[in-house]
Amino acid sequence: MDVIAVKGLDFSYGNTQILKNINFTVPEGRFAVLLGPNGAGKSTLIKLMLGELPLSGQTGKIELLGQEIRQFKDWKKISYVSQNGMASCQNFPASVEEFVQAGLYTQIGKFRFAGKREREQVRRVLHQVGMGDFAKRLIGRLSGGQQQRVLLARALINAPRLLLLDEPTSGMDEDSTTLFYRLLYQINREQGVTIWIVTHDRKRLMAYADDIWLLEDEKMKLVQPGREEGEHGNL
Ligand SMILES: Nc1ncnc2c1ncn2[C@@H]1O[C@H](COP(=O)(O)OP(=O)(O)OP(=O)(O)O)[C@@H](O)[C@H]1O
Repeated sequence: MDVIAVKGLDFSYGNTQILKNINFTVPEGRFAVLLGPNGAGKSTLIKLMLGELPLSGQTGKIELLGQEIRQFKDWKKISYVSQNGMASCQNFPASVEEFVQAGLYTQIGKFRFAGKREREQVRRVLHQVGMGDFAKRLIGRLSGGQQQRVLLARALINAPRLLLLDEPTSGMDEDSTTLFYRLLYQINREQGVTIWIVTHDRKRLMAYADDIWLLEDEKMKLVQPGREEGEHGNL
């Protein structure tokens, strides 16, 4: 099954065309990377996939998990990690576990407190991203790399089938970046979560990616078609 299917997609901001007849698919379980020069439209494409920008008229279509995005309702199955996603939360007086738990609110309802099961889910995802010991820390007191791992934990709390990431390691040092990519790879290979990541970091992500796409001059090209299991070497 294709988790993402984009067919004949055009998009313009006013009179400026950004995307022209974009076609691509991402089958379930792939680790797919999107490269492209600054201003090529990579973030725009992600916003369209998240329904944050309207698709108007006859502009092609986007399907997620086999459903046209205009009718899509399964948003809990899609998670998103943005670049410096906690920049606006630096003075937010929430602990790491409270922040991750907030990702569950759609599930537990506004007026229900998290019970044992929900707290266990939070503990599990924090442990998974190596932030188990930081549960009680204020999110504003973490390093940039730690904050992005907490965002990743929150993105995982509802067990998504697709994880969209927009330059999630920007500003991180080498070690934090490598750790972050390894986590993504683990999530992809062990839990089967499909990954679609926008990045400029082609060199390092090549080792993890199945498919590498390039968005350039309004068009999408597959520059490294899918590799098979066992071709990734030692990560
Ligand atoms: N809301 C907007 N209104 C008008 N133009 C916009 C808007 N958002 C982005 N653009 C323009 O659309 C083009 C594509 O932007 P986008 O952010 O999607 O590119 P990108 O490939 O993600 O770039 P980068 O690698 O620099 O993040 C750019 O020329 C940008 O200036």
